[in-house]
Amino acid sequence: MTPQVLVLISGNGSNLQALIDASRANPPTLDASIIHVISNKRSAYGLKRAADAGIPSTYHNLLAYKKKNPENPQEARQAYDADLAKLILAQTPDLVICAGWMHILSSAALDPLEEANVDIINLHPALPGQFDGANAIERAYEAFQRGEITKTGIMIHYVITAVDKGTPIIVREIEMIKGESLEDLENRMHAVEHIEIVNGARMALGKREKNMQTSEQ
Ligand SMILES: Nc1nc2c(c(=O)[nH]1)N[C@@H](CN(C=O)c1ccc(C(=O)N[C@@H](CCC(=O)O)C(=O)O)cc1)CN2
Ligand SMILES: NCC(=O)N[C@@H]1O[C@H](COP(=O)([O-])[O-])[C@@H](O)[C@H]1O
Repeated sequence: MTPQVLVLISGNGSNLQALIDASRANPPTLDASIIHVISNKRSAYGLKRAADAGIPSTYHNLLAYKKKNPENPQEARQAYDADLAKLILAQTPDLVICAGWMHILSSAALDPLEEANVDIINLHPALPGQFDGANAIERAYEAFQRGEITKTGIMIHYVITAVDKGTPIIVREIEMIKGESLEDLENRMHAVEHIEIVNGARMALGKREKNMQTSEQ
């Protein structure tokens, strides 16, 4: 059966589009079916990309949880994450890909996925341990201007509760260019992302298949 992939997004969805295009190429460069997209932002353009591709999507709204429990935002976030895991597992994916998903996932989201043996990977626009967290490209750009670094990169990694600390699957270094604008650096990095997110998905699915065959022996 063709592996089923669920993608988490928050914005433009250009990496989601790369996954859709790879899975629908003739012949496919990614042997998988993108079965569902979940966004934490109603305005995410990636939701339109999913609709245009005929892929079902869900807008999972954190604000509703915070309004229901204004006294305890931490509890609200836990409930949000627990329901996110239920939304994901209801689609029975083989792999979940964070493609610009801009929420830190707590154990309330990750533990049910682990228990269900569903792998989750993330695309992060920095080298391991370099600029963990949000706004990594801008932070790398500023560090380069200060003469602190000469290169940045992108990685595809497994997701654990420690943000951007999961085992890397792919790491690609990207040289920085003196005088280059932030926008030009971002464009160069996105071009690399669109290639490596497909390669990372393929590698994660391949590893999963191998592990399942080994456990069946
Ligand atoms: N538990 C994990 N959750 C997530 C990981 C991870 O490795 N472990 N990767 C991230 C993606 N990401 C970087 O790659 C990242 C995204 C967002 C943030 C962040 O600080 N988000 C803020 C809210 C930002 C917003 O809503 O605009 C937050 O969650 O409070 C850090 C890292 C996906 N999640
Ligand atoms: N920390 C996670 C993070 O910063 N992810 C970044 O969000 C962008 C999503 O673009 P897209 O919505 O066009 O795919 C990508 O640049 C990705 O590396």
